[in-house]
Order: sequence, then structure tokens, then C-alpha cells
Amino acid sequence: MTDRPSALTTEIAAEQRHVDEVYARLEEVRSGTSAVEAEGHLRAQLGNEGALYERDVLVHNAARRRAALDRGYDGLVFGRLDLRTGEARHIGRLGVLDAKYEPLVVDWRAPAAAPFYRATSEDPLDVVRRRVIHSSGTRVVGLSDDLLDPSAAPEGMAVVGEGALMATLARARGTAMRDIVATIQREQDEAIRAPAAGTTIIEGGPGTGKTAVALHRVAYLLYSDRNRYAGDGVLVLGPSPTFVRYIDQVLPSLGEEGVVLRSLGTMLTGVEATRRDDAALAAVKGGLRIRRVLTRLVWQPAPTAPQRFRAVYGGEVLILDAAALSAARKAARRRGAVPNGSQGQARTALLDALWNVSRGWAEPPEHWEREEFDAEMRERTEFQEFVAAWWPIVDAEQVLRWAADRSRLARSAGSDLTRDEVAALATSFRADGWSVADIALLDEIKALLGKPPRSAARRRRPEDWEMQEIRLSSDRPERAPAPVDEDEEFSLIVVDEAQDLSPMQWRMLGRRGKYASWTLVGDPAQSAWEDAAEATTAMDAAVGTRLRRRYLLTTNYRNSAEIFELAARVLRRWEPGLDLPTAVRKTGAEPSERVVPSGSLPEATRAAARELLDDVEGTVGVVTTARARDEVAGWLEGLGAGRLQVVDSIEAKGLEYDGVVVVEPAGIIGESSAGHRVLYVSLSRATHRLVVLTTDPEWAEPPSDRPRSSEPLSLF
Ligand SMILES: Nc1ncnc2c1ncn2[C@@H]1O[C@H](COP(=O)(O)OP(=O)(O)OP(=O)(O)O)[C@@H](O)[C@H]1O
Repeated sequence: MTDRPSALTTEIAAEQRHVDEVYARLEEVRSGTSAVEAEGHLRAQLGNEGALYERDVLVHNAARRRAALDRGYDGLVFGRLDLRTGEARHIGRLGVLDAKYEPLVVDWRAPAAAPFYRATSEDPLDVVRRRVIHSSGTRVVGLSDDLLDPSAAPEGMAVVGEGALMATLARARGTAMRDIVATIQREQDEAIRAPAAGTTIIEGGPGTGKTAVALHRVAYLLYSDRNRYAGDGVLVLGPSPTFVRYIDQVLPSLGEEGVVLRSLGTMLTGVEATRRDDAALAAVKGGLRIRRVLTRLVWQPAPTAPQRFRAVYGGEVLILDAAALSAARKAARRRGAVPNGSQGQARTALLDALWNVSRGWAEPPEHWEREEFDAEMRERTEFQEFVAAWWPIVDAEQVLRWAADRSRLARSAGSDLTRDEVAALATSFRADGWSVADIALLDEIKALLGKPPRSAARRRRPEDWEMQEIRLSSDRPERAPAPVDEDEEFSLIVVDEAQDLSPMQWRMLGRRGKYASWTLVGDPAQSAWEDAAEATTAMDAAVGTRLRRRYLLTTNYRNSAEIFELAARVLRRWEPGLDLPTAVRKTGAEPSERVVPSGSLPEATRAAARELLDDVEGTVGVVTTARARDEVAGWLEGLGAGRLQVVDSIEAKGLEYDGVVVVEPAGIIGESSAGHRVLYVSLSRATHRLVVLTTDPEWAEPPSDRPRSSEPLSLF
């Protein structure tokens, strides 16, 4: 036995000294920013407008910097490079300079940090040793070293710890996604640091880090060109509100606030859709055929439009009956570009029609002057009220509710929809609230309706100004994401699970990113959308024809090798030709498949959930069909205390749990025409343990008459 400290202890102590120095410096910087903020408020007391502006700039910048310092505080320094030159370079969530402006820590996004992620033993990029520093709060608790260039290592250079990546992957998962800033892998780093221009497409199988990479890419782009993307210039779109909640702490943990995170159902201000249509109906609502139907629908008369107009002029009675009004409507439509912008044309068409009535008389009144006639009519309240009722300014929700009337919808549908489709759509528009697929329809209708002329441009009201100030000067700014305004344009749009966007949803996004840089992330093998060609065309139209760069991620970091082997085996029965990722982590825990009689399914589900809650430290997910979701949730009532979540197979997209119970896989396959891919999603959610509960022993077998596809897939 020796009392000499181990190499690990000595190295930890050395890193702790550096980390302490960084935190001490950080405190100085923090008090500096508070002083700037205080000065900003002082200037405001001068009271003139210039001083107010200066105050806002000062307070805003200082508050942003301080928020970043707060967020990046824990585990601030996570890496170190020892270079051939003898330089030791520390890498962290933020860059920190000492009082002489020498770097104490380099921001992970700076070019000087790139070798931390890129260096390999084959291509060490002048790095001799790469070190990951594990911390708890401000305390260094462990180190993991890679000696990349042994020939250049100085005498006595210590190499300590286990592989950082494996240690990270083995940890239990919580309810929120974590950043991966300390262990980003080379192929991921290439996608993160891809140039901003044009469209970046990041593909990869389950668990390859696509979501993590997309979020780190946002942080990277904000760092490299903040002026372009700051404010509300960045939109990250995920598949569901559950997913958005799951990822919403990643960017703040990287020191980035103010990015708009949305799901497909919450793209419109004031409308929140969570209901999902069944696959067949969603396909009708998502396909481009419906666009033609909406184009006709918006020009239809409002259901409340009056059918007759009567006025007395110069002692004569003028009447417009239904036929005359219909002709006037057609004339107005010919002249107008968009319905809400055509009330003026409607007015003119009505005046023409009224005048023509008098011309049709056997003895038209000679002394009537057209100009005078028009001027007087326009002034009359009864005429103005008639115009407002006959050609009202409508909003998108009103118009889509019109389509709940089957015969009205059928009139707009022409031959673009079948009778059954019309019936199913009309029924769905009668339901309370909107479905996720409806949001893209509402957005399309809004664009088709256009704006009333001279609509007051959105002016900044004094209250907005006040609100802003409160948010900026609060001690720790609350994350109050700005609602997505339909007119808002983004300069960076990141779409996760992009393989599932319908053509109509692509159109909705395209309207918000005419000049944007796009990052599209997805996996065609997880796609629930059948008509890939139509979605690709719509995506092309949305993102434009600018340069596209593609990145393929090939390693699955989520699933144990045993779990992913099952998921991949099942998918390959349906689509043998697919190229799937490799899972790197073996746990020795094989997934368990249990065939149970249907009467015992509730008890078996409860038992399996209980078993996994005991076995894993982190979260447990129970994944089932949309139809059975609530019932299954009922079976599990009272279990899990916040660690257990029941989701349906579509909701499960993008999520992960330490233990997963998949209930009735055959039902998941049966819920949509690409159901086997949806099941693949469900089977690839678990990090440690997977139990499949089925009443059908043949659940994994495709029907014998189903053609097996061996087509390789690609995302766009
Ligand atoms: N380099 C890495 N270091 C540590 N953990 C990583 C790394 N890359 C990915 N992970 C982890 O792997 C898991 C899967 O990542 P992520 O959810 O981003 O994958 P994905 O490709 O989006 O998956 P899916 O398509 O199945 O939803 C996450 O827990 C993530 O933190």
C-alpha cells in the first residue's frame, strides 16, 4: 500500500485549480454585467428618448450575457486539449478570458475548439491528449482521457479514466433531454458546424443523435452569426408538444435563449391543436389535393350572406335577387386577387348590378347620373351593412368551419375528393377544436384569404414596450417564447422528424422561411407518411433550390445493442434492403417478448411497468396504439410517481426512456399503412430495457401477401 495519491486524484486536483480560477473570473464578469445593467437603468432616469434607447440596449445585452453566464454555470469547463505545441486549451460552454484577455476557456463553438470533436488517432490534428472533465456543479469529479498521439506525448503525461462517451451513454435518462456538448462525435460535429447557407439535411437511424445535433447546430449558428439569427429569427419545429417539452432545456443549457420551439399543432397564434386524425384522414388533409378544394372554399359566399338586396332610389325600388347577386359575386371575384382584399371590388360589382337593374327597365330614368347614384349608395348605411354581410372579412377558422357543412364542402371539392372523403372531412371539421393536420389547412386558408386593404400595419404598442422591459430587467429572464405570428419570417428553420411532414405542412413552413437557412433532420425508415414523392416535391418548393448538403449519422447512441437488434430485425422483415445504424453499447439485457391472453393484458402491462420501474433508475415509457392509449393509461394509474409516461406510437417519436413496454405491437402496425415503421419507432425508444407484450404470437410477421420492399430509402 502506498499513501501517494493516484494519478487520477492528482489530475483531478490540477483541473480543479483551473476550474476554480475560471469561476472566480466568472464572478468578476458577472458583477461587471450587473454594473452595466445598473448604469442602463440610471440612464433611463434622464428621461429622453435617446437615453431610453441606450438603456434598452445596455440592459438587453447585459441581461443576455448574465443569463448565459447563469445557464452555463454548472459544468462550465468540460474539456481540455493538450497540443503538440505544449499548449493546454480548456473547452467550455462559454468562452472566458482572464483580466489580460488570455483565454481561460474556449467556447465549444469556436474554431479553436473544433479539434476537441474532430481529432482521432488516425488524424490527431496536433492533439496529443483529449480530456473530458466530468463535474458536479463547480466540482470536478472525474476525467476521461484519450491519448491520440502517443509518439508526441511528453514524459509522464497521465492518461486516466474510462471512455467518456460510454460512461455518458450508460447514465440514466431523466424527463428532459440533455446536451451532449462534452461528447459530440466527429461525424456529428461535421453536421453541427456545416455552413449555414442553403439547406442542410441530416439523416440517420434511431438514436444517432439527430435531434441533439440539430439543437447544437442552432447554438453553433447563433454563435457564429448572432446578428443574423438572434431575436426570434430561429424556429425549431418538432413533432409534438411532448417532444418540445422534452427538448426545451437543451438550448438554454448551452446558453441560448430566445429560439422559438414549436410543434406542428402550435404553429398558429391562439390555436393549440393536439388531436390527431386517423392515418387515412390525415393523408387527405395533408395531401396537395386539398389545396384546390380550399382555393374554391375561400371564395364561397359566407353561410350568413343575405340572398336579396332591396333599396329605394329616386322613388324607385331596386332589387337584387339571388341570381343577380351571384352574378355580382362572380364579377367581383374576377376583379379581386384575394377574398379579404376584394371588398372594394364587391362594392363596385353591387353598384354595377344595381345600376344595371334600372337599365333593364322599359323606361330607365334618364335623369339618373351614375356618379351621383354611386356616391349616394356608398354613403347609405343599409348598403354598407349589406356589403359587410354579403362579402364579410373572414378569418381562417370561420372558413374551415364552413367546410363542416357537407354540401358546401362537396361544392368546393369538385372532383378532387371522393364522396367518402368529403363526408369524413365534414365530420371532422364539426369536432371541437382542431386537429394537428388542420393547422396547415388554417394557415393555407389564411394565405388564400389575404389581408383587407390598408390593414393597420402592426405597430408597436406602448404595452409591448413595457413588457419587453420587464422581461429584460427581471433577475432571471423567464422564457416566454414569442408566439409564431403567421406573418413572421425566420432566418433559420430547423425541422426535426422532417420525414413526417405532409405536403401541406411543408407549404406552411415554406411561407415562414422564404429566405431562411434550413436544417432538415429525419429518418426515412421512421416515416409514417406514405406518399414520399409528393412530400418531397412540397419540401423542394418550401426550401427552394439552393445548395443542399447531406450528412449521414451512422451510430445509434440510445439503444443497447440488444434492443436495437430486435427493432432492426423486425423492420428488416418488412423492408430487407434498409441500411440501419449500428448500436455501440452492450448491456447483456436481452429484450423480453411476452405473449399473453388478451384478458391478462392489463395485469401483464402493470406487472411489466412495475418491473421496469424497479430495474431502471430513470424513466419508463409505455407505448401503445392511439386507440388504446387512454385505456392503457388507466391500467397504470398510480404507478411511477413522475417516472412513468404512457404515449401512443406516434407521440413516441423523438422521445426516449430507460425502460419501455410496447403493448400490442400488431395493433401499432395495423393503425396505418406504414405501421411497421411506426412500430420500429416504438421499439427503438429504450436505452436499457425493453418488454414487448402481445396477444398475437405472429406480431412480427408481415402478411404473406404484402410485397416486401428492398428499396433503399432516402430523405428528400
Ligand atoms: N455524442 C453523443 N454523446 C452522448 N450522448 C449522445 C451523443 N449522441 C447522441 N447521444 C444521445 O443519444 C440519444 C439519442 O439522441 P437523439 O434523440 O438526438 O437521436 P435521434 O437520432 O434524434 O433519435 P430518433 O430518430 O430515434 O428520435 C440521446 O440521449 C442523446 O443524448
